[in-house]
Amino acid sequence: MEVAIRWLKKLSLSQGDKVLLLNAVTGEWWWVEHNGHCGYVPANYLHGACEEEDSDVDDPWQDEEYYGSYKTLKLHLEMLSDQPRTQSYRNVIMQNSQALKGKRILDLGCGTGIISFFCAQLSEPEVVYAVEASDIVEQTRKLVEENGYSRVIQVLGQRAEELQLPTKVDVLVSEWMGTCLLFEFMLESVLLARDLWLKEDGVMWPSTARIHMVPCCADREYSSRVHFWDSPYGLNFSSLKPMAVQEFFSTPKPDYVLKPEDCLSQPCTLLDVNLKTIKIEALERMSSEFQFHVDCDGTFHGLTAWFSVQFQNIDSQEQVDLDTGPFNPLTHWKHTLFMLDQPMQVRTGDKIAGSAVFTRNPIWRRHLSVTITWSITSPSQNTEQNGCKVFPIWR
Ligand SMILES: N=C(N)NCC[C@H]1O[C@@H](n2cnc3c(N)ncnc32)[C@H](O)[C@@H]1O
Repeated sequence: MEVAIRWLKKLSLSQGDKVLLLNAVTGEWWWVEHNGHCGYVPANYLHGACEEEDSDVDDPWQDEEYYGSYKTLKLHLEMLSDQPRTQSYRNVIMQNSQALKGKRILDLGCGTGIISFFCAQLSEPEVVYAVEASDIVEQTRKLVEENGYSRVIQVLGQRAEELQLPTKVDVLVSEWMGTCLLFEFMLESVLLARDLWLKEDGVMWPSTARIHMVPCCADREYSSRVHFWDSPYGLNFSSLKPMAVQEFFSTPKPDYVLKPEDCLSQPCTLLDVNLKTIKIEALERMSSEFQFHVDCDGTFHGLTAWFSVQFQNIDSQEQVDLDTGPFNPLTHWKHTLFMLDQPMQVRTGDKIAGSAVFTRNPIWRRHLSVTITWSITSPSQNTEQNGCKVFPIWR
C-alpha cells in the first residue's frame, strides 16, 4: 500500500505489513514506523494489536501521573501567583455577591480552595462543595478549618466522576483551562459534573471559552534553533537543519510569549464554546476556518494561539473576561506557538487562509492534536503557497 500523502512523509506499505504505532496523532492520522521509516498513515488503514505496553493503555487518562502533579505546591503556587487569572475569579464573585446569597456552589478541581474561599468571604452562599481529587485536598481541609469557613465550605476529596451530592447546585465554577485551552481535557470532567449536578437554570463559570490565533514572526525562536546550524564556530553544520526543525518544531511551544509587534495581522477567534450547552462528545473534534489579512511586511514563521474565557453575571448582561492573549497582562499559560517548518516572506495585502482542527487523541484522553492547513495568496508577488502540519499536544 503506497501511502503517498502530498504534504506529509511518504511511507510504502503492503497489505499485511506490521507497523509500530508511535503516536495516534489524530482520529484520522497515525504516526507509525515501518522498516526504520516514519510517516503518517490513515488510521482506518490499520488494525490489529496495539504495540503499546498493556500497562500504558490501562490508564488512558494517566490519572496517577496527572493527580500526582497536583499534590505538591508547585503548580498551585504558579496558579495562585497568576494575578490576572485569580483576580478574574475574585471579581466575578464580588460582582455577583448579592446573587450568590443562599446559593449552592460547586467548585470543581478546587486545588487549595481559593475560589471556594472567595465565595465564602465575599458572599453568603448556603454551601460551597469544594471538590479536589489530588492529595492536596488534605491541606485544603486544614486551610478551611484554619480560616474559619468549615460551616460553609464542604471539602470533598474525590474525582468529579464519583461525586455524590445531596442536591443539585445553582453555580458550577471551575478553573479547568490547560495549554491551548483544551489540554488535560479536565473540561470533560466539568461537563460531566454539569450534566449530573447543575440545575437546569444553573450558571456555569466560565460561561464561554474561546481559542484565538494570529500569524506571527518568531525570528529569534527560529534562528536560535535552526539558523544556528549554518556556521557554528565557522563550520558548516547546515545538514542538521532538517533534524532541528523536526526535533524543536514538531510540537507547539506552550510557554511562548508573543509580542504585539510580532503579529502579522489581526487575530481571529477559532472556537467559541458555550459551556452550558456544549456536549461532551463534541470535544472529540472541533474545527474552524480562518482568514488573515496581512497588515505588515514580515516573515511568517508560524501561528500563535491563546484562549479567553467569559463569566456571565447572574443578574445582569455584564460579563468578566479573562483574556490570556498578547494584548493583555501575561498569565502563567503564556501563549502557544505553532512553528511552520519553513518560514515564508509575506507582504501587506497578502491573505493567509486555512483551517485549524482540534482532534482529541482517541487513546490518550488528556491529549489532542492540532492540524493546521494554510494557503497564502500574494497579489503583489502573484504567488500561492500552501501546506499542512499536524501538531501533537503532546501525544
Ligand atoms: N489546568 C488546570 N486548571 N488544572 C487545575 C486542575 C485542578 O483540578 C483538579 N482536578 C482535575 N480534574 C479533576 C476531577 N475530575 N475531579 C476532581 N479534581 C480534579 C486537579 O487535581 C487540580 O488540582
